Order: sequence, then C-alpha cells, then structure tokens
Amino acid sequence: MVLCALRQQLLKSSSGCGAWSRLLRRQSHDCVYSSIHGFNLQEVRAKLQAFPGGSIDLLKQDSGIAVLTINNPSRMNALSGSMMVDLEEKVSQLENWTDGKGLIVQGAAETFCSGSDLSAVRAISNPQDGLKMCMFMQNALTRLLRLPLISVALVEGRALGGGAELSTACDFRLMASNSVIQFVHKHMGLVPGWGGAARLVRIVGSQNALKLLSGALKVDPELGLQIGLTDGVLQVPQTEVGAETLLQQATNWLNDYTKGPAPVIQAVKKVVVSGRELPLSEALRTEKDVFGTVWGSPANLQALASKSKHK
Ligand SMILES: CCCC(=O)SCCNC(=O)CCNC(=O)[C@H](O)C(C)(C)COP(=O)(O)OP(=O)(O)OC[C@H]1O[C@@H](n2cnc3c(N)ncnc32)[C@H](O)[C@@H]1OP(=O)(O)O
Repeated sequence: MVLCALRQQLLKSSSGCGAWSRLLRRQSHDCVYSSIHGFNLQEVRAKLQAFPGGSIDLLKQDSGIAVLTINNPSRMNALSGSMMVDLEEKVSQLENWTDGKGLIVQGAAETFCSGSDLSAVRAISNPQDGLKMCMFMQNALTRLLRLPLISVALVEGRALGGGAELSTACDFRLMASNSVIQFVHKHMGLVPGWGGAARLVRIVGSQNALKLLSGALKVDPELGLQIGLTDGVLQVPQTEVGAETLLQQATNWLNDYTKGPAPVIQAVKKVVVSGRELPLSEALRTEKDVFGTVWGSPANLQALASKSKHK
C-alpha cells in the first residue's frame, strides 16, 4: 500500500525525480512495447488465450519469498499461449506485493521449461503474430527481471529455447546437478526473441553468448559456473529420508540475500536495476531517490538505535 501510494505520488511530480518516475514507469505495465510500437495488449492476450494448456502457479509465502511454478508436465513445461498470459498476470501480482523480498521460479515435475509450446508455434508461424507473441513475452520477462524482488531460477532437468530465455529473466540461476540450459533456437531456425540474447550478453559477455547461441551448446552446471551463467549447483536429493529438496536448498541459498525488512531489500534491488539499465548520471539520481526512501525509515532508525556493529 505504502509503496503504491509512493509510486503514485512520485509519478505525479514530474520535477526533481525524473529518472525515478521513468524507472517506476518502466518497472510497471508499459515497459518495452506499447501502442506507439503498434502493440495492442488486449488483442495479443486474446490471441494467446486461443492456445490453452498448463498453468503458472504462484505461492506467496509469509517469509516474503514467493514460488512461481511453470506447470505443464505433459509437455515438459512448454509455455502454451494461455500460460504466457498467466505469467504476465502473476508478474502484475508480484509487482504489487509490498511484503515481498524474493522469488524462486521453478518447473513442475522435475524439469524447468522446454520453451514455447511447439503446437502453438506451428499455428502462429506467420511473422505478424510471431512478432506480437515476441513483444508480449519481452514485456512480461522484462517486468519479471525488474521486479523489486531478488529472483532465482531453480533449473532442474532441462531449460530449452524459451525456457533458457526465461532463466535469464531472473537475477540468479541455481542449477541442479542433473540439469542443462540450452539455447536450442539455432536448431529451430530461430534466434532468441523473448529478450534472452540481450540478457545473456549482459550475464556471460558477448564472446560466451555468441558461443552458446551459435553452437546451441549444452550448458551443464560445470560450464555454467565457468562462464557465470550459474550462481550455484544444487544436489539432486537421493531417496533417503530427510534429504533437502531442491526447493529447500534454493530457499536456503536465497535466504542469505533476503534477510531484513522488505522495503530495504526492495530498495537494494531497485538501485541495482537502475545501475544495470540507466546511463550513469540517471542511475546516480535514481540511487539518490531510492536512498531517500530508506534514510530515516523505521529499519534505519532501529539500526541506529541498536548501535549495530559489523564485526
Ligand atoms: C522464442 C521461443 C523459442 C522456443 O522456445 S522454440 C521451442 C524450443 N524447444 C524445443 O524445441 C523442445 C522440443 N522437445 C524436446 O527436445 C524433447 O521433448 C525434450 C524436452 C528434450 C524431452 O525429451 P524426452 O524426455 O524424450 O520427452 P519427449 O520428447 O517424449 O517429451 C514429452 C512430451 O512433451 C512434449 N514436448 C516437449 N517439449 C515440447 C514443446 N516445446 N512444445 C510442445 N510439446 C513439447 C513432447 O512432444 C512429448 O509429448 P507426447 O508424449 O509426444 O505427446
């Protein structure tokens, strides 16, 4: 509530906090494509809904960590059209989650995501509709990456094509020891279109990105660690009782970065997003504006009163 009110207030005042307003606007609903690019959101949603199947399930937990599950196991969690719309809707819900701190994106039934549902791809193979789907997914995944939450893709099994792209729309990737991330687009006569190439270059650098895309290389956890695509490796639990599930392991990993009050964690993510996306002078101004939201805040005053030492 407080953040929403703050957002409204900041959007109204165009002077003094231009970068912050712009960032907030970009972080909200009209990010990469809008009507000025010939993009009609309602029309694209309606077209995508014609390809049903599966779901995107969101569980918001009291801990401030949410779990988003790609759920279409009979198609290896391929994203149907209705799942794309569902994903966008869940991103909207997360944008408005004032108590949120972290997000884990996982696939159901021991695999991450096999990309776009090929039956939908075949049916919408004309360039105009392909581009509309591409713009819709770029918007949704850009908003996912810009959420004021620390996000982790928990990759188990396979992340293929659009599934590999989805994994790059999180701040971090944790790979199960049996998992593979593969940008298979070249084998499909494609390049990434959901923003995966642009994000990949920023994550692993242009040399590695070129190798991964032109070779359609299989990235296992070892290669992932070597090139920086992976931030940690999780052990697939054996059958013994008491073994930590992959989700528990990912939650423990994320807990190190989400300890503390939600407004502070969200502010941390916002300054990193602005540093990542804005020119330096704008990023600095945004950082100042975000700083203004935490300076003198309850968390700040409490830390000062308790005379914290950082030994
Ligand atoms: C801009 C977006 C670009 C894209 O994402 S293009 C799509 C890229 N992805 C792909 O090409 C994945 C194709 N699938 C595969 O390679 C294999 O199915 C895969 C994932 C390695 C799994 O292999 P297996 O373990 O042998 O299992 P399987 O092949 O029998 O698959 C089980 C059932 O799942 C289905 N499936 C897998 N990936 C799918 C997809 N992307 N779209 C639609 N259906 C898909 C597959 O057809 C099979 O269904 P069924 O049992 O034959 O009815």
